[in-house]
Amino acid sequence: MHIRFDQAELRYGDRVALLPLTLSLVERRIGVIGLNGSGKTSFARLIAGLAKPTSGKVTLDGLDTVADEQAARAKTGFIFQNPGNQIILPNIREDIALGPKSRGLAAGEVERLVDAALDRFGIGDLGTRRPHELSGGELQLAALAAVCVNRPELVIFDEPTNQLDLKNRARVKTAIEGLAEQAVVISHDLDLVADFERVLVFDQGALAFDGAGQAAITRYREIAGC
Ligand SMILES: Nc1ncnc2c1ncn2[C@@H]1O[C@H](COP(=O)(O)OP(=O)(O)OP(=O)(O)O)[C@@H](O)[C@H]1O
Repeated sequence: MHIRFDQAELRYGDRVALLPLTLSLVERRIGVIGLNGSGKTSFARLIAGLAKPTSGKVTLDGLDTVADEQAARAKTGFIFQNPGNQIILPNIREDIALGPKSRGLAAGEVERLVDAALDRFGIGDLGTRRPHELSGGELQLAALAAVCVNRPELVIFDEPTNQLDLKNRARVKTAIEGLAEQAVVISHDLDLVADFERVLVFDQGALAFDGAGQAAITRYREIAGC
């Protein structure tokens, strides 16, 4: 998918979250790194249509995230920093079924899609669990299944390995690596994006570097001074 920022800016009152940005992205794996408050989540929310640019525009394959809001939003799925909060139904199966049901699919087809989504991320045994009965890594995978069942072209992850132990981190990393969909990954876990084709470094609301993973990490270390 072609993600395009055209002088897109995001402000909250007087506070600038993202300075006017012009950018074109087509890579399969796009990393986003930078200090706290540098604008990473703001950038991702603009892509997903969760925030509207205060000026300029953002388009996905030419669809404007404001003028063509519904069609543009259908192209993306967002895994939030605390994925437990986005699982809203009592158990994982019901939550994954929500999207297919809202598309008016027959019950048998919904069940088939839910099974396929659970299997795809290796969590077939977790379908009847409640969200609070899952580990952080399992929650990431459950949220990912619930997002991917709606067939987005792009999945956006906001710090997917935050607070995960090494085992869960490896599980989530593998799931992201194996994803057929395009992915934008915001992360403070630099190893996660080190091999990505393209990594953006944000600093104080501006794009400070745009290039391959290792070079981006070097630039980020310079900005952080460590
Ligand atoms: N809803 C909001 N209202 C006011 N200011 C906001 C809001 N959301 C973000 N900001 C501000 O915009 C700036 C960028 O925030 P953003 O969340 O995009 O940063 P970030 O790089 O994702 O940070 P972190 O790594 O801490 O998640 C920050 O100064 C933040 O305080």
